[in-house]
Amino acid sequence: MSNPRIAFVGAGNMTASLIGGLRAQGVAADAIRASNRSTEKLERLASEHGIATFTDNAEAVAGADIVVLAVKPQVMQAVCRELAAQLPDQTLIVSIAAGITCASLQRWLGAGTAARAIVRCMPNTPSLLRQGVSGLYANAQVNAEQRRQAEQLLSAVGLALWLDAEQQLDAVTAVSGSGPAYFFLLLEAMTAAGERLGLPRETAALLARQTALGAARMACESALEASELRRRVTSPNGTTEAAIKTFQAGGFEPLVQQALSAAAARSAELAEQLSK
Ligand SMILES: NC(=O)C1=CN([C@@H]2O[C@H](COP(=O)(O)OP(=O)(O)OC[C@H]3O[C@@H](n4cnc5c(N)ncnc54)[C@H](O)[C@@H]3O)[C@@H](O)[C@H]2O)C=CC1
Ligand SMILES: O=C(O)[C@@H]1CCC=N1
Repeated sequence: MSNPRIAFVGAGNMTASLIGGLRAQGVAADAIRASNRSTEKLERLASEHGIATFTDNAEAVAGADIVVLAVKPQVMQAVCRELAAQLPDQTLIVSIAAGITCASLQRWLGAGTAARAIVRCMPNTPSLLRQGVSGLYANAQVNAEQRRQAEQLLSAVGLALWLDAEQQLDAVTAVSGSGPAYFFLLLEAMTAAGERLGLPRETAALLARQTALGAARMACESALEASELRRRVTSPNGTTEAAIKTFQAGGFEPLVQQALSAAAARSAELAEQLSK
């Protein structure tokens, strides 16, 4: 099956990013469907991408080869139980929800049926620009063709990296799932600092944004480690050193470690709380 029919359940930020990326990649509009509880987001998706949309999840998933579960973790159980009887055994289930395990999905979707083929993944919002990155984990029921399809789905919007252990998704969530927000926070802080140092707000924002873009491209395109790229900006006793020393005196690296540990712990905690 070279052109699988894909249904998205939940049409929020991530679905919009993924569908935008798939369409930009040339995936046909009639291969994509989406459902959502409310109509506003569906209308936007239908007008931007020409896809069929539904307020009834069961209607959206009818005939789909791949069902992407993209609702918030807290409503996943209800959505799965609602769809359990509608999904044939061979449907590939792709869940993008933070902290919902394959075992929970299987239990909610599978009552009385054969074990489901489930790919759990953690993408991120730059998928909208096809600059996303995702970690993917496949359970034992996922066959080679389905693995290829899941990889094709996620690699249409960025890099797709397979994981050996489901638990690693907590770390992926902490690094790259939530990661765009950390860079936006840094941009906000640098813009505010530039403004306080006397720049017009728009100028400060532009300087910060373009610097982030340039630095990210250097990090991606250079063969050098980030530490070496940093060293090359940092003249002995110069301006960068003054800033870096200030970051480090404030505990920057341990703070980053603490922040990412909190994200990973929250992902594991969601898995525990929502598995009931
Ligand atoms: N936002 C992000 O950066 C990332 C989010 N995720 C995961 O993606 C999932 C979706 O997140 P977002 O798109 O940010 O959330 P969102 O809140 O923007 O979208 C969820 C959508 O689901 C709809 N919905 C709620 N109940 C429903 C139901 N019973 N049936 C159908 N639709 C229903 C809501 O109306 C909403 O439009 C979450 O599980 C989150 O953990 C994963 C990676 C990154
Ligand atoms: O904040 C969250 O829970 C979701 C998962 C990764 C990014 N956003």
